[in-house]
Amino acid sequence: MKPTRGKTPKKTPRRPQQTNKAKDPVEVYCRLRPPNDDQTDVCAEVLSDAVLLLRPSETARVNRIGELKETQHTFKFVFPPETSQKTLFDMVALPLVQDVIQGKNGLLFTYGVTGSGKTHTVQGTPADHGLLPRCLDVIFNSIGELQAKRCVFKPDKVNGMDLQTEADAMLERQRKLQQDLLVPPKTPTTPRRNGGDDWQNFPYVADPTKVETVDEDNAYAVFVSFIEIYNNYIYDLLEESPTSVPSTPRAPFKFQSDDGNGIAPQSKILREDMNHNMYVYGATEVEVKNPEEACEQLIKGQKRRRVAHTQLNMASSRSHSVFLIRVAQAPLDPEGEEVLQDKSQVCVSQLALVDLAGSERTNRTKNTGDRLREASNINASLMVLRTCIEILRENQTTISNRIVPYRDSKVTHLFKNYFEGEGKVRMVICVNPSASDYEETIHVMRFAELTQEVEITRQKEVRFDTGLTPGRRKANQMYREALENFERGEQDANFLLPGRPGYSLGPPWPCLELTAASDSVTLQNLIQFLVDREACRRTLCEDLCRKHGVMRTQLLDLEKNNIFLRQEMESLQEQLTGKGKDLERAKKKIENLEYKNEVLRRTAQLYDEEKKEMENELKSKDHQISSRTAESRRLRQTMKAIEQTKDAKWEKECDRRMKQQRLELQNKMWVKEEKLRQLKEIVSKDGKRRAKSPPPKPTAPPVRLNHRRSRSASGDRWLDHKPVCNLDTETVLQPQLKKKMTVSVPDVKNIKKTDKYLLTHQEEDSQGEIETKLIKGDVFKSRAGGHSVQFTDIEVLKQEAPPESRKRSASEDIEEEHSGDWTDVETRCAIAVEGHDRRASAKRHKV
Ligand SMILES: Nc1ncnc2c1ncn2[C@@H]1O[C@H](COP(=O)(O)OP(=O)(O)OP(=O)(O)O)[C@@H](O)[C@H]1O
Repeated sequence: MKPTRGKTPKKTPRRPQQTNKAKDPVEVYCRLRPPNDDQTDVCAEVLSDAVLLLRPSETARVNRIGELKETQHTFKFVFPPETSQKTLFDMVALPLVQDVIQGKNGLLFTYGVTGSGKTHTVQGTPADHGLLPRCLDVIFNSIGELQAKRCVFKPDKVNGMDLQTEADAMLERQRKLQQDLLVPPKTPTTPRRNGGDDWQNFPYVADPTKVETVDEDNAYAVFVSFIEIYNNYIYDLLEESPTSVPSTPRAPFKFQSDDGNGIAPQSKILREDMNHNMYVYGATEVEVKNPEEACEQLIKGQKRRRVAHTQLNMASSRSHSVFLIRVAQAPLDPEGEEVLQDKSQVCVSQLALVDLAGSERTNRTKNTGDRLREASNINASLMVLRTCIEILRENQTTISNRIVPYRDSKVTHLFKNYFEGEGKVRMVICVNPSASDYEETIHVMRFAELTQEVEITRQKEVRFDTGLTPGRRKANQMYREALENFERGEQDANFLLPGRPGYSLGPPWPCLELTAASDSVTLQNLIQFLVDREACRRTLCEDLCRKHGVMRTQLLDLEKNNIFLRQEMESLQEQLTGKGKDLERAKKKIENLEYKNEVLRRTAQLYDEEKKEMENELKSKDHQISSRTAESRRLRQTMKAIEQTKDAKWEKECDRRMKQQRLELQNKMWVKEEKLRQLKEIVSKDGKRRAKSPPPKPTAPPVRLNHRRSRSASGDRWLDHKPVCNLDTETVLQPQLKKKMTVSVPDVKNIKKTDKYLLTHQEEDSQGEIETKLIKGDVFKSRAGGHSVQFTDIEVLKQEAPPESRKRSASEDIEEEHSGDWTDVETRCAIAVEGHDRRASAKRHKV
């Protein structure tokens, strides 16, 4: 069974590392082209070296598009219409050329509305070259003499550069020459744009500028490639036309190749090299040795580039073109003769000149068919560029880390590395001042201003650390000149540089011509000459051996010295690094300590403040305590005084009560004694009366029986409630209860066990007589489960001395009693059930 293949893991996007490297903003220049004619209504004006003024056109006003007031746009520099190509080049492209020679990358692109002069700016005219030919001029002016032999540097097809010896390079050159000779000469093609032939035939005026800061101990080589991005497909403009390549499905249409055959171009793909740089895989790279050769390639590619006639431009670019100049450099060997064969020492820098196709509105161009499709692809790719710039800016100015959609378009994908900090980026905004372009120009301005805010990490200058002596090339040249002079006999061998062979086998060959077979003189001379030469050769060999020995010894000494110095340097370097680290650590420690010190100082300050606050609080609390102590002392004294007053009052009250009780008791005693006395009197009187008269006939039954039997004689159980304070009146009218339970203080249990209730209540009347009330009631079970007493009857028993005037009946007494004391008795009865004892005794006291 076939094993199932796992899904290819998704590549995590590389994020640019946050470094502290210096950054430069993208420099944006603005070039205003001259109007088409004097009658053209213009909407743009140069206000100053850096400010461009845009005035809204009438159509914009009508359509209400863009700002409806004048707007000013600031750039690094604004070039007025009369600016020459040379001025523009010196300010915009020359620094990029200097960079590329010093091993740094650069990207220059033109941007603008269709017909605004982008191609004119990049290429120029045969009479007045644009930025691109001038870049090539300056590069070759600067490194022309320092170039390595052709084929010494050899592209490795994966965006890197291989090296080969001069001998191998010569062999390769010969191979190529042979191949070229085998290919039949091509038929010249019709020039398609910018008149390729015009360029070739026009007297060439090279830009004379030369970069001075070139490392002469390096050997250089220049490679060019030219591609176009058409409908988001990449095509190689320098590719040799294949004779039998089938049309690719991707190729949108066949274009006229330079050999006149209608052959479909093969689209290329983008790849990432080992250093994560994007490159067009399989794009032709041509090594050029002078500006003419480079321009030849430019013209060749330009002829193939897709251009078309539109309403707005006679020859409008229908694709984005990218001209890549790659400068390879590597150090010379110690003798300054050949390139050092060390691939790791090769530095390749790249200058990309991009002529973007112009943004265009279809309602203005009136394009249809292919042109319309091209226009929409152009606009889409420009839109991606804008989006990338916007997101880049957003990522740089805010904390957001959005993914920049470089891959959405081939243009942005190809130059992704530039925006991520692999080179300098410059942009030239081309502006057509024509008022009809206003609406699109205003969008271009906004994009340009946005681009200026994007920052690119500054690239470091490349320095080769070969350890070789500088000035090798010059020394070698001097040596060669000296050698030539010596060989010409104009200079003596002492002038030769040390370490270089300066031997000669003697004077040139004499004229030795054998005139006859017997010419022994000539032979003799020849033998002598050869012997001399042999002797000379031997001397030179010996000298050479000696010198070799000396040299070897010197070299060994030097090497030893060198090794020793190197070791010493390394140890010093280590020490230095260690010291540096120590210093760094100490610095950090000091910073930490300072910080801690500061923290402690602040803490101490806080504590001090807190301490002061607490002291204040303590003081106020002390004050409060002392005032409270004083207050409590005062209160205690007051309380004491009150207690004393109360005690005195209570003492007085007690005395008064005691007196009162004593008085009461005395009264009672007196009453009893009086009663006793009266009873004695009655008894003694009765004794006397019984003796004299017959006993009286009973006229009526005794009141007592009638009254008592009615209720008490039943079988009910009675609760006889007699408070302890009750006095035994010893009256004959006492209730007779068969079943009774006598209590001084009734409780619920007692009440539960009985059916009837009787309260015997005694009071002292105004005459000091004891009045006994018998209050009767029925005991009921309450609904709530308790017991209640319902009072049903009150009997009042009153003792008094028999009145002199009239004898009152008991019923009259009761009535009288009822009328006067009823309320009081009722209240008392109520209390009797719940807690008679206390209230009753209190009442008694009150009485
Ligand atoms: N600065 C200038 N001086 C003189 N002529 C100019 C200038 N700029 C542009 N032109 C002329 O304007 C015309 C259009 O220019 P060009 O083809 O360079 O525009 P473009 O922006 O490349 O257009 P497209 O995007 O359609 O390719 C050309 O004839 C060119 O010669």
